[in-house]
Amino acid sequence: MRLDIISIFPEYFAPLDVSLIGKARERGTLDVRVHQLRDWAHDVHKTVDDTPYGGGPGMVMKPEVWGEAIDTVVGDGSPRMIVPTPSGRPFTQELAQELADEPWLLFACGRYEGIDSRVMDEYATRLRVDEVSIGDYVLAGGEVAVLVMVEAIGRLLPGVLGNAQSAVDDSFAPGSMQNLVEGPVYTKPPVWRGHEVPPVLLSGHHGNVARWRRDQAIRRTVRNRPELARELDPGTLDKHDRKL
Ligand SMILES: NCc1ccc(-c2ccccc2)nc1
Repeated sequence: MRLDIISIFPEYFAPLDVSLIGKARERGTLDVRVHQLRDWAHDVHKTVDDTPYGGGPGMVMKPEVWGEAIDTVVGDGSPRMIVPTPSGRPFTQELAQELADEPWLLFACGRYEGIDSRVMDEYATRLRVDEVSIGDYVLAGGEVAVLVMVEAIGRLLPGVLGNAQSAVDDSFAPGSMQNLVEGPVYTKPPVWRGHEVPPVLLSGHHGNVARWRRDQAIRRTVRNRPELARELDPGTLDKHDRKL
């Protein structure tokens, strides 16, 4: 997969040189290219923003600069364009999987009050353009959201996760734990500062372990994510105290 990222803060993406993503880049599984938007601003100050039409606070990113940048990066290709915004469609595990199947993604990182809307309109005429939100809070720009999405997408690519960490058991991946949050996890020692590991996990009885883990995941989902718990099959909750 090829990933292009355009931003006025390319240094935000240094973390993509390390860990899972860094190794995937070394292996050639991922081809990540980060671009400095200001390279396409031609005035002496390399201006990328201006005051908003209609008035109001803050600044808006100029369409001309973004147009030249995206034209250069895209050429005659057709990447899927992702624009992180507070007002976008929710980023979910399902969307992460959908994007992990794409051969080429282009992330446009806005700053200030955002990118002139005509940029998304212009490229929607020839590319798939998605405005995507990673949550209902406002950041100072799209860069951190891109880091979140690249990690969630990258770990789903073949060969990125070692055998030890399978994405299959993810709480939101298809399967028996789908739509449940993760339950508690434990490792050695069996007793730590008087806290014992739940005995079932030391029993070696895989069926009981699986049932206990699902039960714990359901309890935690009901407690922490009631909106997810309401979506679970009624049978899932029949033996769990809905109020917990
Ligand atoms: N969904 C989180 C999110 C994503 C992007 C932005 C953002 C803020 C300023 C300018 C451009 C994008 N804020 C929040």
